[in-house]
Amino acid sequence: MNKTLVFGGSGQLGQCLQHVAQQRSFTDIVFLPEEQANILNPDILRTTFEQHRPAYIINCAAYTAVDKAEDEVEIARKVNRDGAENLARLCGEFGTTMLHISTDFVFAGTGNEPLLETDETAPISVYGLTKLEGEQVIPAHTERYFILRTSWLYSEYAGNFVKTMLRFGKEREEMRVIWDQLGTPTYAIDLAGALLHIIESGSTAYGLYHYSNEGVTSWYDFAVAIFELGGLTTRTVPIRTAEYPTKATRPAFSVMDKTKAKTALGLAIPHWRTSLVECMGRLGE
Ligand SMILES: NC(=O)C1=CN([C@@H]2O[C@H](COP(=O)(O)OP(=O)(O)OC[C@H]3O[C@@H](n4cnc5c(N)ncnc54)[C@H](OP(=O)(O)O)[C@@H]3O)[C@@H](O)[C@H]2O)C=CC1
Ligand SMILES: Cc1cn([C@H]2C[C@H](O)[C@@H](COP(=O)(O)OP(=O)(O)O[C@H]3O[C@@H](C)C(=O)[C@@H](O)[C@H]3O)O2)c(=O)[nH]c1=O
Repeated sequence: MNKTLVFGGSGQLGQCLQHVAQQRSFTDIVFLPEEQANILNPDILRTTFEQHRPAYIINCAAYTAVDKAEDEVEIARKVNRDGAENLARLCGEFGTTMLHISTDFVFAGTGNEPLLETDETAPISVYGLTKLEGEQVIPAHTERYFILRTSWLYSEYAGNFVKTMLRFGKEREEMRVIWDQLGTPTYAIDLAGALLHIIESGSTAYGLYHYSNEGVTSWYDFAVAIFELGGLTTRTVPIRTAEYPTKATRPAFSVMDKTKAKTALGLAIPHWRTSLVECMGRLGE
């Protein structure tokens, strides 16, 4: 009844979904093999929709290399905008509800108040821009969509900031980490749970939502917590963004207000540190 297809199932969030679906005995979910899941191939996608006739799809597929995207605009746009549009078009045609993931990087990050879904977007990177374009093409094809903007995803799966810090922390005596970019980490396991909750609840409160863990931190404070919980004595030096040049510019402030997700979708959201403790426990197992 809730047959769900997952695109991008081998990425970080996709793997978290596999884990959570198994834990919850959510069995009516298909993690498509790569040859049936290329979101850039409309013919393959149509065959996949015809074969499965899904009630829901979850699009975890994306181009997520933030710095590389500055040089690979075309491919980033293809995956993040055109891929989302290909899926949305089929969702409209097949009456499928689309769950799609976007990012805090759609914001410029120049403010200092928690960002609402209605706040102005103004991406400052190619990744952020192409993700915003992806958000914007979906409503043209279907009314049945949930777009969840999330931020600073990490988990025990794939590559992410937590795993990078643990690796470098073991190899190096000192880490220099930016403290003037503020946001909220999100345990991808929590996000996966939220996505399945939306499906299980049968919600029709379609629309755009913010979803991260609760609280606010900087990358520096996040790194300090990771080292502390990981039992590492790595010296952590707070630096400014200017002291850590990167190809893409990141928002200085991208803390999102989750009131809408909590009230309209009934989501219970853990504090970032609580979830980090959980993830570190699993990484240590
Ligand atoms: N990671 C983060 O910090 C954040 C991520 N997000 C968003 O969350 C979502 C999930 O991110 P995350 O799991 O971390 O990302 P990953 O990069 O770990 O996973 C993305 C997946 O998409 C797949 N993919 C790329 N191109 C295509 C394609 N044409 N067709 C099908 N699959 C494709 C990739 O496959 P392959 O590896 O083979 O290319 C990969 O498995 C994305 O929408 C991302 O923008 C939002 C905020 C923060
Ligand atoms: C490795 C490292 C990073 N940093 C900084 C750089 C950057 O500002 C921040 C995070 O760096 P990363 O490259 O790990 O993460 P980054 O790719 O910027 O993460 C982003 O990914 C995309 C997909 C999103 O949608 C965003 O929400 C966000 O999670 O930490 C340091 O200051 N010192 C370090 O040693």
